[in-house]
Amino acid sequence: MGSISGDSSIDWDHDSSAHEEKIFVSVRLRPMNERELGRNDVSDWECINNTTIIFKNSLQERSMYPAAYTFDRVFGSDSLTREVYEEAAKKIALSVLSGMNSTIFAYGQTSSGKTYTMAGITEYTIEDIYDYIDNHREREFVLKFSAMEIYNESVKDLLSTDGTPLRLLDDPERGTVVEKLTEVTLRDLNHLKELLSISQRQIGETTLNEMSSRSHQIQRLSIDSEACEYFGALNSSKLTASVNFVDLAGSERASQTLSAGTRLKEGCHINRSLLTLGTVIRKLSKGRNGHIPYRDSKLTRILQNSLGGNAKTAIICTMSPAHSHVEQSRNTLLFASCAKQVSTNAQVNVVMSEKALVKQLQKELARLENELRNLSSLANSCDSAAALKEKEQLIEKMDKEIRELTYQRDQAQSHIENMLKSGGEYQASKSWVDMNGQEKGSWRDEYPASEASEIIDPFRFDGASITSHFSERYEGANSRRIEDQFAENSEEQFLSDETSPRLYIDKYFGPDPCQGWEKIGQETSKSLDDSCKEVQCIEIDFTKGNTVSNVLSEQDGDLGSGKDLTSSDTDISDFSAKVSRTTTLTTMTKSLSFDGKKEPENPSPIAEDTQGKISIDEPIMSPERLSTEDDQSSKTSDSMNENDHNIQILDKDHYTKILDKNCPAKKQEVYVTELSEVSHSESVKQLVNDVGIEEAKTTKNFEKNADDEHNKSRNIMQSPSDWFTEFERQKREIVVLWNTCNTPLVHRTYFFLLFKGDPSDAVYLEVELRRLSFLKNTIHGLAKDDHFTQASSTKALNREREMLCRRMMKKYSAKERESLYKKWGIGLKTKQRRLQLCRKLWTDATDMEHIKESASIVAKLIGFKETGKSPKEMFGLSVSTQLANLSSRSWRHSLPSMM
Ligand SMILES: Nc1ncnc2c1ncn2[C@@H]1O[C@H](COP(=O)(O)OP(=O)(O)OP(=O)(O)O)[C@@H](O)[C@H]1O
Repeated sequence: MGSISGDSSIDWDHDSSAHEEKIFVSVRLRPMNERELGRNDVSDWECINNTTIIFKNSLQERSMYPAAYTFDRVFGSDSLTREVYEEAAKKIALSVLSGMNSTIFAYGQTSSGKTYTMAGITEYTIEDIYDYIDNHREREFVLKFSAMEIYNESVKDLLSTDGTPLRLLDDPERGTVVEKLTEVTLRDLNHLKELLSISQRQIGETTLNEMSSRSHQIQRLSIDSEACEYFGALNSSKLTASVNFVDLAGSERASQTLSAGTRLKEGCHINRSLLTLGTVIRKLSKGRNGHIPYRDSKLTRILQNSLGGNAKTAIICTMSPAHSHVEQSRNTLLFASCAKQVSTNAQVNVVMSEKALVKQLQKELARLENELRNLSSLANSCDSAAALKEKEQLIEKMDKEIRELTYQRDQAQSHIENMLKSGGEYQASKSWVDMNGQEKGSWRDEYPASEASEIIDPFRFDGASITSHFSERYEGANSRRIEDQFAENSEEQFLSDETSPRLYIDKYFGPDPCQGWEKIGQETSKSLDDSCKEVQCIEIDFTKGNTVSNVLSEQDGDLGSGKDLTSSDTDISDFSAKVSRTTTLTTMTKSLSFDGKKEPENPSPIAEDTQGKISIDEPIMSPERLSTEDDQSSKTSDSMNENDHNIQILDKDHYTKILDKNCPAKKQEVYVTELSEVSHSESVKQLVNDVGIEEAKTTKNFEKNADDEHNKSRNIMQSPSDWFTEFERQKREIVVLWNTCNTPLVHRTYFFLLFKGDPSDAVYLEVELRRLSFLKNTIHGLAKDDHFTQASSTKALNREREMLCRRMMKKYSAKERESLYKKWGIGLKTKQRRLQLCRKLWTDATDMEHIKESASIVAKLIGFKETGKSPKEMFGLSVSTQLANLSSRSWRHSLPSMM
């Protein structure tokens, strides 16, 4: 038994589109039967290959008819029915399993072997079908069998004992339907075989066939299949199709069959139906144009779907090779040839079962619900998209704000850096003129941190705090490193470096008058950081030689050699002269002799030597000298105790006396004229131009304020008699600024004691006033930042007061302290009386008596008096250095006021 060649032959994907294909036509020759052999009939036909059959006898006949016929397959007399099945029927027959209708015809003359062949093909097919079903348990198959015959143009149900002819009905979908045809659902193969055995049609004995079929028999096996539920719903649709096994009655010649009566009648019907079939085939072979006589016979009407319809069709034409049947054989071959031209359009018949329909509807519902959810999700995503867009806009807005704030921060930082740079240029000129008049680069670039201290100017003290503050906040590590190293090293250098100006002080002025101060600095190095720095930065640039005198030397050209002050002993006097000259130039009031001659009658503390240089005869306006020269000086300090006699403030009369004494009116006029010339000299102008517009801008406020003050001062000081008034005004202003700037008390005391009313003090006043004005402006600019002044300087001040407090016990006796407590309104029994006192020092800038007493106390506490030197003497050179350290820039700042 053959088997279906796997699933390859079955396409479960239900391509329902029609596939046009030709009817498969094959020819089978039966062997010569005994009767034929007995009359020595010859075989006219021979299958020369699988597709070609030739007529091989009479030459005459050969000339009238085709000698060879080609079909899809030809089978010789020795062929087996299985072979015919396998090669000419199986594929088409088993199409029923894939939902396509199919029909296997057996066409041929009577006794040619139609029934013989079809019986075998039906058997093989049903066996293969059941074999296939057995191998495909995933689907459920329902097989139904029906059988009918068309006998004398009547349709009879072969499975019914009732011989009532069946009507043919026309169904719009199914075509011609045999009404009430018995259709038996098969249990199994044997059941089918049983039915096949009983569904026998009318037979009759003819001269050609003892069991001649006198009717057309149609056995129909219908197969419905669908996928089993437990295998899922992949193939939930139901396939329904049927395979028709059609065993036609044999065409016959009445003469040959010698039929008469019933047989003749049967023969007539047979022939008529076969004629119609032939006509249908012929017409179909020529195309579908014109009328197709399906309805001319019940056979063609029932088999309409198989004749050019939607069923796969195979026609097996059987023929006897005997020469005696040559005419019938030719007719068969003619029919076969026509049938070979007919096409059918088979298609898969898919029937939706209710269950499948429900399933499909459920599936469709699920799909629609899914789409609905997708739409809902899409709608939600739209909401999300809107929210996302909103957030993106917010982020963009925030980014914009960040950029704006960053810009503002950078601007602020740039502003601060400019301020610091400006301050730094006051500390150390960005571009200064060296001893040879050559411009040098930035001190930050030129000098390592250890050397940087050498070029720090008087502004270094407070400027250092500011710089440190902002370096910490805004500048990079390198800047902090430099600042920190500077802060750490500078004091140490100041105290121990052999280049310290103190060495020169020792050399030229005897024992270091700052020993006490140095000692204090060593003892309270931490608490006095700020104080030490201030003093340090005053003195430290002394060694640099980058002094105002040098600058003046370069500008003036006739004031000194410009040599390094450390080079020779004579240089110090030269330096001092320059200091005096500088002072004079600045204040325009100093009594000097510019004619190169001494004026013995008016011994001045500053005189020009024989080489035209100016030397210092004695310390300028030392307190001792002041006190001996003018008793009024001591009288002005009546509020001080006896140890404070050297802390005196000169009054106007005292100043006037000194000025008149040292600087006659004529000399003053000469000097003013010379000053004017100097101020307008080309070198000075060039120096002014060197300032640059941008640099001028960065210090615009400072310049404006300072210059305003200076102009005011200059105007007032056009008359020497007004100098003292201006001096006092500036001094009071400085005192107020000290408070504003939280200047360390030591610094205040030092400078306050420095101001003695000598005209040379004017330069100190100016320096300090400018410095404070700068600091005030700077602090004012920083006040909005983080209350720098309160946060930083106030703390330093408190530390300084605590330091001073600790020295109270050592410097003041119990009696003296008690006296101070009473004077300062501090209860004798209150706690921390010393600290209370120190906290009151320098607090009332409007009360000059308070200031004087504060200065006196601080001076005593830090040992100013113990050196035996006056503060001015002690710091005279330092202050000169302070002037000297006025960078070209700071010097230039003073120029506009002189031009
Ligand atoms: N290929 C064959 N090999 C051997 N015997 C065959 C072959 N074909 C037919 N026969 C025999 O020939 C005889 C006639 O065959 P069969 O009845 O099948 O012819 P038929 O075409 O059906 O005739 P009818 O149209 O009259 O019914 C049978 O005895 C059958 O066994």
